[in-house]
Amino acid sequence: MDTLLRTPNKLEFFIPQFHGFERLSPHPSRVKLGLKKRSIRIGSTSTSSSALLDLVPETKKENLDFDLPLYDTSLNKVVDLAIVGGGPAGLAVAQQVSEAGLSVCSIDPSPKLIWPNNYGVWVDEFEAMDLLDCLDTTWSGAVVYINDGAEKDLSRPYGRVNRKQLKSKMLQKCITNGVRFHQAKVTDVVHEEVNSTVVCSDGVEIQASVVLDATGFSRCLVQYDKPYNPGYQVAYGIVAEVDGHPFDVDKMVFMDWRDKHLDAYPEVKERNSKIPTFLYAMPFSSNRIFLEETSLVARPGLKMEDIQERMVARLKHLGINVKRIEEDERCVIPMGGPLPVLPQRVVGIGGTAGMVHPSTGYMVARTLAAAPIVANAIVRYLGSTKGDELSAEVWRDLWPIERRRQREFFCFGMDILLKLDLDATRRFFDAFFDLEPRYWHGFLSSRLFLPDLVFFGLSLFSHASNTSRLEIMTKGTVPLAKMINNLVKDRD
Ligand SMILES: CC(C)=CCC/C(C)=C/C=C/C(C)=C/C=C/C(C)=C/C=C/C=C(C)/C=C/C=C(C)/C=C/C=C(\C)CCC=C(C)C
Repeated sequence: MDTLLRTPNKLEFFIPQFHGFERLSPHPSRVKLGLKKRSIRIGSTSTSSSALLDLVPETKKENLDFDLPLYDTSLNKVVDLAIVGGGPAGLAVAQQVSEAGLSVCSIDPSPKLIWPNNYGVWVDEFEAMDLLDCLDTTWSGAVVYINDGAEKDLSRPYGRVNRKQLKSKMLQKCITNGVRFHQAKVTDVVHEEVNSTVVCSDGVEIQASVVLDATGFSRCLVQYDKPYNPGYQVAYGIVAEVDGHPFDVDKMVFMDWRDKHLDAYPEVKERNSKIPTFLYAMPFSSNRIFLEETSLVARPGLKMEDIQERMVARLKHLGINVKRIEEDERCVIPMGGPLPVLPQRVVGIGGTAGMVHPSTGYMVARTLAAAPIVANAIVRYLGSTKGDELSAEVWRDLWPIERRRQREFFCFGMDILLKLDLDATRRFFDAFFDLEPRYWHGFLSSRLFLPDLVFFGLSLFSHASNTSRLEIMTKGTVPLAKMINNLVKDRD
């Protein structure tokens, strides 16, 4: 992770390791903005929001206390695998490929830095990967507020990822397996028939049989050949010490679509009714809570100031008085859009490989689950093939036809979400969370494939109110035709 000055007033942007390390694209990934105190006005009415943002602390960069074995540049050794980006995806692959006895070099500008951002996952997803010890808080269920007086209890346990523990665990395993680390950015990659050379910002060149791009949305090595037109999830969040809050500490708040807090601010209310935001909250105790105002998906993405404005009004309405902010985060997540060129010489995983769930913006669990697929493919094919052929095999395993079809459906879902205003969104999620758990769990955790997704779609349709059905039909016809067209074109 590296610091990058971009904006005229020299605000410090730095890209989370998990998502990237190179130059920010015009639409960066989950980008965290360092200390910035900004006065927010709600509509024409000034509020105490500037006071809230004044509580944002200086950004702390916390490093793990590890002695990382470094790649010896003097040896000029060709490694089996060079991984660019030391986020969860990169480290998970590093760990698993090195376990099989292959030589791995992990390249990242800040290899010891603890990943920023508060990631939430469904507990069953982490349980399936034997990662329960990497959750620091769990809730027995979640709640969705559709509107005042209409809420859904979701009896599916949820957890917050313990970033420090997850990274420590992975780094420890990498070290034990002999992974070497090189602290730098990557600026280029040059391919020859058999090997590739990764060029680093410090002038070091590392030769490898396979290069894996795990840099998130910066997409610096993986190539795309279609226009990039994603939707954007935008969120502003704080971990805060508060006087109190109205939420049950046994449940996380998955989505709160209520908008009473905007009654006094007609302008903001009007904007919210067209492109709505919801509150996502993880209450750790009665006086410590993570609060994140989130735009699920919009194109173009909502402005961060707009989101903060809505959040401040919401907290005020909920009577949440923030005493101290431990950390804040600003997230911009591209969703959907085209897949990278398949196949291509550099292999990818995570955001760079199109693995964000296009309908939800979630990625951590899906990426971690894909790491063994990529690792196994590299280990399996390295003995028998090389160069372009080897990379093609890895891409095939990462994006088999059924996963590509699944993603098409998720993009279809995103295209509908993009067109829903607040009322339609409420009706849509009212039906969605009434589905049988296997459907909504499976949809959110990418466990449903095309045949099941058709039944899922029909079931959603049958649970929807008449108004919502009409909305799905009118707003979904063009995206449905687009999906069918893409499915027909993409046949293996
Ligand atoms: C970084 C951090 C920390 C953060 C970030 C931010 C946040 C907080 C975020 C959050 C998020 C969330 C919570 C999300 C969630 C999401 C969801 C729930 C989603 C869902 C979605 C769904 C969908 C899209 C669905 C779809 C469906 C459909 C498309 C259907 C259709 C149907 C029809 C058309 C009928 C017929 C059918 C057939 C196809 C057959």
